[in-house]
Amino acid sequence: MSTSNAPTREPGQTGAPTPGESGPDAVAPAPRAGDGQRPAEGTNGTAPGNGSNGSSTGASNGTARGRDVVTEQIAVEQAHVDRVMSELEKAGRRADDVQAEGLARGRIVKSGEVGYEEAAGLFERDALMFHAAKRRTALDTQYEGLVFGRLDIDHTLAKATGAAEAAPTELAPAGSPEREVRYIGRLGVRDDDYEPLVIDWRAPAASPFYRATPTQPMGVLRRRVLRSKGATVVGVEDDLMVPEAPDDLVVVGDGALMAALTRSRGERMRDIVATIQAHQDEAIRASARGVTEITGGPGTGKTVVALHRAAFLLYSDRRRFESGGILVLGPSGAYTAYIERVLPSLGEESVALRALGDVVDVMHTERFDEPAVARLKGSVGIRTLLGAAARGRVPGGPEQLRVFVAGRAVRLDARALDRVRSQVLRSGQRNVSANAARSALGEAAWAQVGDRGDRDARAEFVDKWDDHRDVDTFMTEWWPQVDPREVLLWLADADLVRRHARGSLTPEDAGALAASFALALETGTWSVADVALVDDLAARLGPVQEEVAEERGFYDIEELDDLSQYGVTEVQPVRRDEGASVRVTRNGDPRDRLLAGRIGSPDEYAHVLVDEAQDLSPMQWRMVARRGRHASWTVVGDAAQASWPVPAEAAAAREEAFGTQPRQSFHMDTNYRNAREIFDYAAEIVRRTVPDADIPQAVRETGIHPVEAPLGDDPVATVREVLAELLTQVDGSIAVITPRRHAGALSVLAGDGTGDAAAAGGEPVEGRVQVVDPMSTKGLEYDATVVVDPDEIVRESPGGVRVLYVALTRAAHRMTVLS
Ligand SMILES: Nc1ncnc2c1ncn2[C@@H]1O[C@H](COP(=O)(O)OP(=O)(O)OP(=O)(O)O)[C@@H](O)[C@H]1O
Repeated sequence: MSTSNAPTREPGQTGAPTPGESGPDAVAPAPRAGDGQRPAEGTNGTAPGNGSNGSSTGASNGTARGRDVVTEQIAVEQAHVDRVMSELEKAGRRADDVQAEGLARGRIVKSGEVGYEEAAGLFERDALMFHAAKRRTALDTQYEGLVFGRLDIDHTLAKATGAAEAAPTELAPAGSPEREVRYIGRLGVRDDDYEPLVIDWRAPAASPFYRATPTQPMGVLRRRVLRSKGATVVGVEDDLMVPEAPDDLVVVGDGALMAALTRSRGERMRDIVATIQAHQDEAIRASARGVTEITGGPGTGKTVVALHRAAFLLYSDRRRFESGGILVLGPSGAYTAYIERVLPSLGEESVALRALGDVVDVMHTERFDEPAVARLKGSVGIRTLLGAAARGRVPGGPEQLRVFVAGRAVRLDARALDRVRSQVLRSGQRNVSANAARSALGEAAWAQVGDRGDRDARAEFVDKWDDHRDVDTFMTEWWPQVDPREVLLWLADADLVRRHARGSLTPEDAGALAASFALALETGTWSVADVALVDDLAARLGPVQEEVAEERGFYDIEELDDLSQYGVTEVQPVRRDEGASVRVTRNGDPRDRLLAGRIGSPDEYAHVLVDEAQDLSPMQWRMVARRGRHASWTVVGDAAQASWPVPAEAAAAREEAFGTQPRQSFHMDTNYRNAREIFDYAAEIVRRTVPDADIPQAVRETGIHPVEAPLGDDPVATVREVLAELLTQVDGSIAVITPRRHAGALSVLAGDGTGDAAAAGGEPVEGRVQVVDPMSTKGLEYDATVVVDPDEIVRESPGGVRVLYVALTRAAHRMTVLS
């Protein structure tokens, strides 16, 4: 039995047991020093066993003896961490030597060139250690401890409880071969004898750390979470998996999960590798095949679980996922900035993070259209317009061809040219069909001027046609390489939109669309919805043939020079700054900003992870599908938070993206983010409009209810006053979530709190106050929020009350709603 009077807890008390196992987690121990949450923020929930266990003392208010025991236990763990660090250092030096030697040999072999073959020939262990050593510094200095977990295992227990039976009466004594200690960390480390010092959290041997429960202990007696700053252990938190701890095992702490949840939120999401819950672990380690769907309400850990899943996939099949690539797609740049540290903290750097406004290379935008326009652009109905524009005439291009070839006068009018264009585009993409178009035009010309049966004359005509300079000149204007973004800009012309839409749009909608493209031309910025349209057009037009265009341009100039010797008075050079060939970028010009860079073929990935999937429009699903044609998928979402208003149409596009791949789904039903008081407030509001919303159970109770107050006549003064108080109440980030109507005025408040107290975990939060629109808060969270003018948020948002629901579920600890 535990001989210590250190704080002890009942078996399996994790702070937040898996729902359904020990009931929802109405667990809220008192905040503890170093948790970052100020004592005034105190939680008032009761932990099962915390207090019900007569011997419990609690680490923060424990006796001197209790503190001694914690200190002793920390020292024990520190000794192991020190050993790991010194092993890594040794390995690092050794790996550097081997690498240097390998490179040197490579140089000799490759006569002057740096070759990596020798380095790649490191035998496996050294290669592993090499990478481990390289990653160590980053993991150790930037994140929370390389080694974060320890399992004390009794293999007799594992054998006896294979069928979930009660623990055997006799546990193996300390030091017996049945007993094993396993350390779990962000990566695996072995000693000189190849014995594991730390097991990578993703390895099968680490799985009991996440899966063991008192009813299925999987051989685990005690699970311990180590809390560290860099390489220094600063705390331990234990969970006991058997009714009573063996004599040699001390059990301390209040539960790692609660400690993690009550901490302040910084600017970046943290990994949860030390406190992954069993139901989350199932989703993380689920098969890589097919489509994995993760659903659940706000704050249920869907995003963080999906990111750990990405790290797990890289670990389990590195060859496939590192070379094939993993794409993580989120709603906004703010979101990608928020999550960008999670994967590196798990030792993974090779994942592509993109926001919906950044999916097409060279386009980067955060601007949203008005809801009505966004809806037009997101719906597949827009494809009629895009198809017609992609197949249509190039505005400003020649309307007839007049040319003298092989002694014959050719004259093709607009209708003849249209016929040829349609015929060619029926079987090929525009940008790769210039040669086919020229030949088809030659056929049409011959049909007009030649004798059908005269094969020789035809051959001569075709020969001349193929080399004819006037035909060259005509082709550059009639069939230029077309950048998909230019096609979209053609649509700033409302008449053209109406003509191409062929009744698929009302005149008002056509006008609104054209106006949105005119706005792009005026501001030099695309909207997020435009990106999917450009991608659709790019697929229709085919890749711009840059090299060919440049080469031809070069010859064009030579030939034009030549021509001038023959008395040609006027030449029409290719418009180089507008055409697809050499683009001159003048930063000040909005049009040039819109067309900067060159769009290539879409990158394809082996795995695509889509977060906030409920927000993707059908056109965005099609865009993402082009990147995942051979991919497996992880798709994360919550319908009740949707901003896309026509879910059925999006569902169809999404099904098309997934094809017939097998599906598996996981549902998360515990809210780890919001204090229960805050979440109840939000849930009550969403239920009124969305009765079938997926409502999770909030795990933490604080006793602090959201505050409602009037916005008043001077919103800036009101919000400033609220902020002044919140800045003293929470340590981390604060967001003022405002509809557009007040955004301009309130923006003066952004950055307040600069240089203020550091957020917990020692992370400074630069300018703690952000002023954000509701859509940009998707996927994010803050210590506190001020939600401004909720009615207006509902009115202005494409998703109405669902977007308000997003705004109301961003705060971890405190929320003020100003109506
Ligand atoms: N096992 C865990 N241990 C510690 N923290 C956790 C755990 N699971 C989730 N969290 C925390 O809960 C918060 C919410 O997680 P996350 O943002 O992934 O939720 P979500 O379901 O994607 O939310 P939303 O749908 O509202 O965007 C984060 O701070 C996350 O770190």
